[in-house]
Amino acid sequence: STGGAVATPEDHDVEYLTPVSIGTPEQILNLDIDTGSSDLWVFSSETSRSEVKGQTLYDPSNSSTAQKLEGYTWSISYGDGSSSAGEVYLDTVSIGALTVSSQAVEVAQKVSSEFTSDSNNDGLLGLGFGSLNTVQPNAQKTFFDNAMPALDSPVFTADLKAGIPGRYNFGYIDPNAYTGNITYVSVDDSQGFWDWTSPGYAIGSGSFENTTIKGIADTGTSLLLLPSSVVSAYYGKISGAKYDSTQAGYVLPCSPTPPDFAFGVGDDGAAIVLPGKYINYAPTGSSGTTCFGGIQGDSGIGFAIFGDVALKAAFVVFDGGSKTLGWASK
Ligand SMILES: CC(C)C[C@H](NC(=O)C[C@H](O)[C@H](CC1CCCCC1)NC(=O)CC[C@H](O)[C@H](Cc1ccccc1)NC(=O)OC(C)(C)C)C(=O)O
Repeated sequence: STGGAVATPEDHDVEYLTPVSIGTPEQILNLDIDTGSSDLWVFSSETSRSEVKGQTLYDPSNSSTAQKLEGYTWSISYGDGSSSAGEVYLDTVSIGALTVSSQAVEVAQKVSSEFTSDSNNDGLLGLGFGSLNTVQPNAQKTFFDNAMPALDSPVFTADLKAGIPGRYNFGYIDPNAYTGNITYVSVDDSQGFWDWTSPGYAIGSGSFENTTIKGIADTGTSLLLLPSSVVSAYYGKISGAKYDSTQAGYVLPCSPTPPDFAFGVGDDGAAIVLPGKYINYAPTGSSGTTCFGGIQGDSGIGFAIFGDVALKAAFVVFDGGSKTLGWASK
């Protein structure tokens, strides 16, 4: 089997939302597919009313296929400090033509203010490794883990785009979605992430800098978070760029367009090139002359994060069979 659905960007590509159908008859929610976590949780009829502002709610009592996992709970907190918690049902979940009949659907009873204010986001669908799932007393499998045995090929692909809808596909690699070759690299799943190592980077037309950058491919993180040495080398090339402590990040003049940024993939010279305009993440004020940088530091995290700013320049294969990542330009 195969499946897939569109991934529609919210403002500034801060996140991408994908329609997912849950239950019988189907209830369609727009979820943030997140390779940086492994819980499928949704706003629901059980979410406290004061914490719901516009989200679509999954109501298990309206689904003939919902089964409550009595005594099961979940509680999660993310890198940005947001959190949610609740109870667990099993129900039918589909992404396009791909259906998992008995998927753990974690219903939120409470969500933090960041989720309440993100009115188009009805929940998350985690595609990290199973070790990250927070359900107690027994961890639950991700949608991909449940679907994998039936997939034509044990893969899903991320084809996120700048400012326009892209796609997540399951079970196949669309040859029309990328250019050139796909370069596969090994993944270290010991921390539950799609964790890989880039051999280095290049700035604009400059020479390639060999320096290992170990980091995760994370569709749920908006920016590209890199070691401070790389970040200061990049912004050091841009007059007027500086670290702005009030914004808690590097800012730069929105024009002229900043230099491209390339990160290496594999050991035979392949690279993904981010057009400089991706580094103008968003204007910081009303004037529109200063932009918040799409590349920021990873200090305090312990690894780099190849988030949406990086992923939207690539076609990425998440291979659950060989536990590798495939990177291609597009
Ligand atoms: C629970 C663990 C097992 C796994 C857990 N994983 C993560 O925290 C990484 C994961 O990818 C999480 C998943 C996100 C949680 C918050 C909602 C959106 C998804 N990523 C994160 O926690 C990283 C947070 C994102 O980068 C936010 C997301 C966002 C979206 C919309 C509006 C505002 C903010 N962007 C964001 O802050 O963008 C700015 C900087 C431009 C404002 C961890 O490592 O702790």
